[in-house]
Amino acid sequence: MQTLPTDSPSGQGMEAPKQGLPVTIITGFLGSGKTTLLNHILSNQEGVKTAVLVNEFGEIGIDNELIINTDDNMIALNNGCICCTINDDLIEAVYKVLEHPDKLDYLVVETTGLADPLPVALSFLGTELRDMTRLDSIVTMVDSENFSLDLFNSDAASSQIAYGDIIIINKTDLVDEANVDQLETRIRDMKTDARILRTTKAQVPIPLILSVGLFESDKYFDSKTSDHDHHHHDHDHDHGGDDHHHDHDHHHDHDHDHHHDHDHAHHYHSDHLQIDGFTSLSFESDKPLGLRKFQDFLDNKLPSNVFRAKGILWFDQSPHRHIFHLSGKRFSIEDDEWKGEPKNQLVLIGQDLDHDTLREELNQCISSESTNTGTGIW
Ligand SMILES: Nc1nc2c(ncn2[C@@H]2O[C@H](COP(=O)(O)OP(=O)(O)OP(=O)(O)O)[C@@H](O)[C@H]2O)c(=O)[nH]1
Repeated sequence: MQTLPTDSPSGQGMEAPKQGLPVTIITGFLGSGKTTLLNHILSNQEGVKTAVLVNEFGEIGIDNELIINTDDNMIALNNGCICCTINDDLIEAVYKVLEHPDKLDYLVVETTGLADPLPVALSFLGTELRDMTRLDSIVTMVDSENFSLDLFNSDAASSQIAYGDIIIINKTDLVDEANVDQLETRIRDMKTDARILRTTKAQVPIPLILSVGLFESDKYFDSKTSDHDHHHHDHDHDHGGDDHHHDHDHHHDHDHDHHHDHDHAHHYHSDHLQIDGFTSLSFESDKPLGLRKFQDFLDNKLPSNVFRAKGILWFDQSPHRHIFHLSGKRFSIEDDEWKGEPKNQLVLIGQDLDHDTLREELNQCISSESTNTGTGIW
């Protein structure tokens, strides 16, 4: 097995090697930059064979198209939230990674923007996976332009901060430095001991985020009830120092507790999407969209409760494949090249969406020069 960088600021290189496949969980709210970070990692992890597990909320896996090619080391877990409905799939997918014929050195798990990272972490710690993996850290991406817990009223968003070992304040190019300072203070209030970093386009030095040994499983099992209920866990050590390595085998003494805790977490969170009112709409069409019609949809019809959208779009007046992103009020459309047959794939995510109206409006965006209408899957 190839070794990972040992010169990280954590001082991990000074310590005895830990066992099991190292795992980093990337979390963060919708559109905060998780896939951007993943691509940055995959492009810069030289000599380290990294497997990625990607979980998406919605029937169409747009991320499959957006993540850079990694020699088929990617497993997508679509249509559900990793933290509630597809925990068994997660475990199965990790087995696939562990049994991969090319020995893989590192596993990065990208959760949906609506996932609470704790149940995901507990899938590694509270199941048989604990003997074969080592949870290295939970990395939380924060969108500095859109971050607001009040706005989303989302348990998942606050959990993501509460359980982040490393919190990356991303998209700093879109806001004033004073606002970033304010945001950092707010995050620091919520989570006193995280390593907080600032980035644009998730450009962070890899040794600061991978193989850092910042996750401490014993914290979760020692004070699990209060942590979980209050979305808060106190670490009492200094992450800046060299002594934050904990024995990750501690939890072997508490098998019974783990299973209990895992179940508890699972049930507690199983309905969080409903509580937060988030739903997703998936739209596909093998006919092009009218560019003007789609522009009109974005400018005049798209309701503000659609918080996130992403898709691969085909316009009648363009030979290009277009990558579309919307986060909050901001959208972007980038040109790319078609690799296969052109088609449209779009996912909209938001709170309390009027699916029927949105479906109708998207269908009306299909170019009138096309004879057939598109198919909406809802
Ligand atoms: N201006 C700016 N845009 C960014 C930055 N980081 C990411 N983006 C853009 O923000 C959009 C969302 O980024 P993603 O990486 O797809 O976000 P995500 O967290 O994976 O999104 P979901 O998983 O769908 O919730 C894309 O259009 C990115 O190009 C940044 O630092 N600055």
